[in-house]
Amino acid sequence: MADAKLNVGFLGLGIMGEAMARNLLKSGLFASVTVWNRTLAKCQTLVSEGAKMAETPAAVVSSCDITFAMLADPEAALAAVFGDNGVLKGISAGKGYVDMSTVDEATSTRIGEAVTAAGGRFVEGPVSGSKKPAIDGQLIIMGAGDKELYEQCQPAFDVMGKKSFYLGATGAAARMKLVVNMVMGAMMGAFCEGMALADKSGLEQSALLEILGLGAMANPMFAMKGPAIMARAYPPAFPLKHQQKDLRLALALGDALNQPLPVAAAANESFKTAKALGRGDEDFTAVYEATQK
Ligand SMILES: NC(=O)C1=CN([C@@H]2O[C@H](COP(=O)(O)OP(=O)(O)OC[C@H]3O[C@@H](n4cnc5c(N)ncnc54)[C@H](OP(=O)(O)O)[C@@H]3O)[C@@H](O)[C@H]2O)C=CC1
Ligand SMILES: O=CCCC(=O)O
Repeated sequence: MADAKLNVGFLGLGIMGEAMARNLLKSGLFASVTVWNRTLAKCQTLVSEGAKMAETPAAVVSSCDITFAMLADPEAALAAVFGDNGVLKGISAGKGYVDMSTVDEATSTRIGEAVTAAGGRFVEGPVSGSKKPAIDGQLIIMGAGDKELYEQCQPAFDVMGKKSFYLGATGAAARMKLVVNMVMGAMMGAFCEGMALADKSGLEQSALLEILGLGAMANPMFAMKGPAIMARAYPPAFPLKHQQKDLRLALALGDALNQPLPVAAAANESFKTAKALGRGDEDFTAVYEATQK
């Protein structure tokens, strides 16, 4: 990819997409980086840094060799592809489409089949790592689908992430990402309950954090998010509405496979409660507020 100086596109400039597209732009590996966002005004910052802008997903795809997407949820991913002036209107033989959004397997498969039927190539590439890893180019990328396209994207993945995994046929990366985020949501739910119980029982939350941090449960997420919970301030890195979407999709996967997931189901209820409290656009740490009702 790097040698040929391809033209690449990027759809979706939210918390993650803007940082990822910026890293592609800054790398200098590509002849051009063309961006699109549903709210077009959000393209302006990257345009001022050297990106091109297109007014529709179709216009991005038709002017690029490979287009990446980082969109909110299945509805957004499908709208960008199947909507008026969507990706399908710009796809032609050999073009690559790489959807890095966190979606379920059925959504990814539907997109992959449509792109392939139009002569294009498809990879799903959801990521672990949040706002800061996206800015730092330190994401963990889970890839599946067209192996040749995955390999062609390796220089781009190396710019956006610290490690990428090829997991097999389309659907495998979508499933892996949902499993990973199901574990994360359950961990965050349990952590917030522990913080709430510590507080209510007269213990210092800072002491709980330190004790957890010294033992076998030490992990970067508790260390990083604990102080925000203590301050009850939740500027979004990973919006709570997206964590709840991931739990919902993971539970649907469990239902389809008859896999009991009682812990994740309980965590999902806490995230639903926090969302109903109006915390959906805050960081997923705001699930702590569900413990304070
Ligand atoms: N934030 C994080 O830490 C991580 C997020 N993810 C996943 O990455 C994806 C993006 O997350 P993030 O950047 O945080 O989300 P944001 O909410 O910040 O951005 C969402 C993006 O999707 C666009 N969008 C929403 N609905 C539609 C629609 N119907 N049609 C077209 N575009 C739409 C938004 O456009 P507009 O600006 O117009 O609203 C925006 O560009 C999600 O799938 C999320 O689960 C994965 C790893 C980490
Ligand atoms: O999907 C979001 C994941 C956030 C993270 O991995 O820290």
